[in-house]
Amino acid sequence: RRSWAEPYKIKMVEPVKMTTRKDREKAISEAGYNTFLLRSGDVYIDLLTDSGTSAMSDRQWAGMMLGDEAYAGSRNYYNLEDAVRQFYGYKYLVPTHQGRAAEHLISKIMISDGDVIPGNMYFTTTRLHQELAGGTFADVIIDEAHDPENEHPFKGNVDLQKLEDLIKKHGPDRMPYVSIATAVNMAGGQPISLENLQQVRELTAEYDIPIIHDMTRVAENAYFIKKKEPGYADKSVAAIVRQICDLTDGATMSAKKDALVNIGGFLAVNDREVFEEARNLVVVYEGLHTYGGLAGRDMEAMALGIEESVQEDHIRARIGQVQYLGDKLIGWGIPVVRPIGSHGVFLDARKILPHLSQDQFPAQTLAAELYLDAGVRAMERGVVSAGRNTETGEHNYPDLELVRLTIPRRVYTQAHMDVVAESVAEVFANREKISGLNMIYEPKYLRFFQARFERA
Ligand SMILES: CC1=C(O)/C(=C\N=C(/Cc2ccc(O)c(F)c2)C(=O)O)C(COP(=O)(O)O)=CN1
Repeated sequence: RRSWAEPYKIKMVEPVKMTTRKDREKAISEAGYNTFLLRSGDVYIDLLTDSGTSAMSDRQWAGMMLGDEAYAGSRNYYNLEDAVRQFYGYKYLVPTHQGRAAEHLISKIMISDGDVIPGNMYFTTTRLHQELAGGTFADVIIDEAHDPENEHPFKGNVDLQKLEDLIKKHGPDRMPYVSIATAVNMAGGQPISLENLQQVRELTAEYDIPIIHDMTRVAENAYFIKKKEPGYADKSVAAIVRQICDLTDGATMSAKKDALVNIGGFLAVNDREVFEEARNLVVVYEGLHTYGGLAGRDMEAMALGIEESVQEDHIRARIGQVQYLGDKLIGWGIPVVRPIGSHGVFLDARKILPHLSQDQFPAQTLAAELYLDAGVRAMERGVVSAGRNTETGEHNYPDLELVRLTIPRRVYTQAHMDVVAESVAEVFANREKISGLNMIYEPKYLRFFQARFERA
């Protein structure tokens, strides 16, 4: 039995358009060489993101029919609260329309001007909301995470020395919480080990500093612990997920990833006071505290998605498909982030286009070339995503200049993965001919979403 053969069969399909190279030349140029600005109708295989793009199950679609659209006290809210308590263990729930809304609330509540928030590598929306609340993000991830070829099995780990030095330098009073992401997105979907999380917990507990968990891909992280961390092979993914959450004080969740919904998120905390403040603030920004910007049906689908996300067969198939694509590209000698991560395969644009400096935007260029080849849409995760340094105004130049091939859950087949691999190989074979880009439009916030480029 192929270990990652899917534990489901397909009941409905959504036709996708096959485009010509000519169509794609026009489309990418009108999109300013930014894959975020392409129309989905011009995309054949959409690997831009795993966020909100997964397929729901028939149970989730049935749940949509059970939407209790009462303004206050919706039945679906209580079902979601039960699911969060049962599978994640957090006491109090504040639903939000998606993850960054939860980041906005927790940052506003816990961060004061001049605070420092250590975390295992930055994430764009997480860091921005910390900065908007007056804080500064400090990276405490292990050095190996910044090296695409280093095969450390838990590149999401925290460097405890870096963290302790930061605590000593700024003092615990300037540290509202430590932000821990599971399956670290910008490092290539790299997991943190339970051993390391326990050590982080012990260290922060000494100084009474809480841990806020970005649990967007916690089930995928749990699967890597089960497969790679000694002592967990016989534990269920669900049990490992609970163990991870129980080592933290609260969480922000983009349910659009692991929890298999198209929209949804939440803030979940154990501290009653933080909860009361969040529940009060949510009505200012999202909606009443029992719907937080979501329809009842969305909360029902989310509650069901949480339960499905921790099922062994589901997560094994999900990760197996990502590994399949990654192993194929490694076998063909294509430089990718190693080990293969949880939600996608990250092409090393710096190694694939060594003749382009980061000022010519190699990852942005590679994503555009990949789209041109066969209509596969990927996402830039390099200097454009890293943005500008708030002090100097200069580009942040990250070590990781990557193109993310992000696999939606339960959407694409192995044949699609083969097309993606063949298209990457085609672009790789012609890499010397690829020239760089100039940025011709740069928005103020999170520039990668809307920036426009032209060929240099
Ligand atoms: C680990 C984490 C995320 O991965 C995440 C989102 N992720 C996206 C969408 C996205 C977000 C920011 C970008 O720079 C980006 F280009 C893409 C993604 O594709 O990976 C959020 C925020 O959750 P929201 O999207 O529900 O608000 C919080 N935490």
